This record gives sequence, structure tokens and C-alpha cells, in this order.
Amino acid sequence: MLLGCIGDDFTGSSDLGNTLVKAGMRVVQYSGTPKTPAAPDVEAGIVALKSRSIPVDQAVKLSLEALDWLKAQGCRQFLFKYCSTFDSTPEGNIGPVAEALADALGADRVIFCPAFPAAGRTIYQGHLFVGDRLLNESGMENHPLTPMTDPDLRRWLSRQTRHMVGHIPAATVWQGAEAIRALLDDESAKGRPFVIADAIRDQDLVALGRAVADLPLLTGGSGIALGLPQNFRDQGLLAADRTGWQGQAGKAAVLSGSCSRATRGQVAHHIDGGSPALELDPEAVLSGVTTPQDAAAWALMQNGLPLVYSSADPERVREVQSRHGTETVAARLEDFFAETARLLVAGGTTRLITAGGETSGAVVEGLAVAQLEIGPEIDPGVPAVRVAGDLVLALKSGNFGSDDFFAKAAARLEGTAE
Ligand SMILES: Nc1ncnc2c1ncn2[C@@H]1O[C@H](COP(=O)(O)OP(=O)(O)O)[C@@H](O)[C@H]1O
Ligand SMILES: O=C(O)[C@@H](O)C(=O)COP(=O)(O)O
Repeated sequence: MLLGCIGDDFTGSSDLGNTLVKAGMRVVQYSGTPKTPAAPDVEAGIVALKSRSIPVDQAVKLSLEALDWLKAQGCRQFLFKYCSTFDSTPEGNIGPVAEALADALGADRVIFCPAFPAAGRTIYQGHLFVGDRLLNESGMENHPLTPMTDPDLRRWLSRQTRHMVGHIPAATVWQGAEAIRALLDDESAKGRPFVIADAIRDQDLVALGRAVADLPLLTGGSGIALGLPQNFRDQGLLAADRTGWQGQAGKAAVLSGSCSRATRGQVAHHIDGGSPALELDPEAVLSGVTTPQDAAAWALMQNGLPLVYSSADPERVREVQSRHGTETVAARLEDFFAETARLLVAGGTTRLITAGGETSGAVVEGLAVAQLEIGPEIDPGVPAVRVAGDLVLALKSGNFGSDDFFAKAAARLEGTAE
């Protein structure tokens, strides 16, 4: 294994896998830190954690365990993958996890770059944009778990770390790898080992990737990995042949616990198109009036692509959170989706589409899926993935995917869409 990656959620990890596979690496995504060694032909290993929204000390512990395992697999470089919208709170977990990894690796120059231009996430003057809106006006300010209320990543990261935070402006990035390296050295010498890097185009990310070829640790969204495979290829370290993707026939279903804007659009599109949909009322889930057995039985009876969703607008999310507590609602809904997924698979479902990072993590953990083989892209940032046996999944990040994503993913998982 050459590149060792630690993802702070499951959809984000498959997003990273998608980038690396497209650039020609053999990638396996692991659910948590494996207990056994990786297969010898894996070139990039991604340990997917569900560490984005857990207490800081636990996130650090899990990340360090993942690092130890990746080191033992012989990795030469390490990548900490977080969300392209920098999902975190003023306490963490991006800063503290990066600090722990940097300390463990002796890294004194660490890039932070969540940019993902293909999905509309760009960074300029240290500020993160989603499309043409600043992060705090993009809908992310209403995220149920990690509301992003400050678009200045230098300021936001500073709140999460003891380090001073530096900056690599676009003007330097455009000068290329050498200029980037020089500024990184300079920032580090001035006591700013953590730097936010601007990037507004894929080629900026490639330049950043080139610049950090010799550094032990980098951090960012999936975009920061764009240039890394070429670094390994240049050293003659990548195998040339690739195995093809096989689609999977059988029943399909969609589970959506994402309340993000893009997902809500996809849910509306699905319903408007006349496809079967079952809305979960969180109150009914919390009180046990609606059970996973009800949801799975309903889905298994449907013709067409069934959708079970709790996705709701910010006002309704806030209402139920204020009544029962954010963590309780999240945990109960995630457990509900995990159990529903288990019942769906037991009932013969072979193609499962999940929307939402936390939701997808709960489902994958609930299904006790140990590892995922990354397949072809469905939409930017979302690949089809195969579990051993006859189960295939699409783990969709909340804000990714076109309006018709659910139907598109079902077709791609079946191998019937180009
Ligand atoms: N109607 C709802 N009210 C409150 N919380 C919800 C509702 N539906 C889902 N949630 C919770 O909100 C969180 C959404 O996070 P996630 O699944 O990561 O989606 P995204 O990828 O859009 O961020 C989950 O913990 C989920 O259980
Ligand atoms: O970088 C991204 O935007 C995604 O890969 C990701 O991490 C999204 O997380 P969720 O929105 O929680 O699915």
C-alpha cells in the first residue's frame, strides 16, 4: 500500500476512493480499522471512520489507530479526508485529528484544502465557496450536526488547533509546485505549520498535490488527492492493469437521512416523478410507532424504486431537535436506517442507495460490511461500490448528486447506465 487515507465519514471516503480510482489507483475502502493485513495489490487504502461528529478524544483515538494500521501496511504518505464543506464545530474534529496525525508523523508542514471544484467547492482568499455563495450562506449554516457559520477557513481552523494557521493564496498556487513548497517552508519557519490552501480549479489541486509529494501528511477533501496518483506513477509504483466493474441485478432501495439541500431536491424529484416514497416522522420513530420492520416491509412490497426518508427542511429539523436533543434524534434515526438496511438485505435487496454521511456510516456499520471495492462514478464524488457477495451500494454525500440521482444510481449499480 502506497497511500494511506483516513476518512472522517463513509460517503466522504468513497468520494475520495472515486478520485483515486479515476486517476488509476487500486483502492479499497475499509469500514473502520481492519484487524488483518490488506491484500497485497491495494495501492491506496482508505480507513473510513465515523468520526466527524463524535467527541474529539474519540475521533483522535480512532484516527491514530487507523494511522498505525496504515503505517503497518507500508504506506509512504497519509491523507486525512474531511468534508469539502469543512464540516466541523469550533471544537473539532478536523484540527485536533490533524494535530494528532501530524505529531505522530513528525509533520511540520500540513496543507488543509477541502476544495472540490467539480462539486462547486472552491477556496479563494482563505474563504470557502459553495457555488457562488460563501459557505455560511450555502445551506451549510443549517446542517443538523455541524452548522458552518464562518466561511473563513483560517479563522475556523484556528479555533480548533493550538497551531497558528497560515495561508497559501491562489496567486502562489498558480505559480506551481515550487512556489507552493517555498511558501510552505516559509509559513512553517514562521510558526504556522497548518496552512489553508486556495484552490479554484482542478489544476490548482494537481499543483498542490505535486508540491506535497514528499510530505508525510496532507489533509483535505477528495480534490486534494487529484494529483497524488501521478506522483506514485512517476516513481513507477503503480500497476498498469485494472479490473472491470460488474453490475448487480436484483431489488433496489433508497434510504435517506440527509437533510442537505441537494438531497431534499432529489427526494422531491423522486416523489414528483411518481416513484414510491415513505416519509419517516422522527416523532414516530422515537416513540416506536414506526419500526424498521414497517419500513422494510413497505419497501420490499413496492414496484419501482422505493425511497424511505427522514430528510426534512431546517425548520422541522430544529423543531424535533429542540424537543428531544440533537444527538438523540440523530442516533435514533441512524439506528432506524441501519436496521431497515439489514432487513432489506435479508429480504433480497442487492442494490442499496444511502443518502447522508452519518446515515451511510450507520448503514454500512449496521450491515457489518468490512470493505468496499470502489467502482465507476455515478455523479461527481459518488462512486458505485461493491461489497463481497452480491451487494452493491451507492453512498451519497448529502450535498452531492443531480436531481435524478436516485434513479441514476439504481441503474448504474445494475450496470445498465452509462
Ligand atoms: N427529520 C430529521 N430531523 C432531525 N434530524 C434528522 C432528520 N433526518 C435525519 N436527521 C439526522 O441528521 C443527520 C444528517 O446527517 P447525514 O446523514 O450526515 O447527512 P448529510 O450528508 O446531508 O450531512 C443524521 O444524523 C440524521 O440521523
Ligand atoms: O467532501 C465531501 O463533500 C464529501 O465527500 C463528504 O465528506 C460529504 O459528507 P456528507 O455531506 O456528510 O455526506
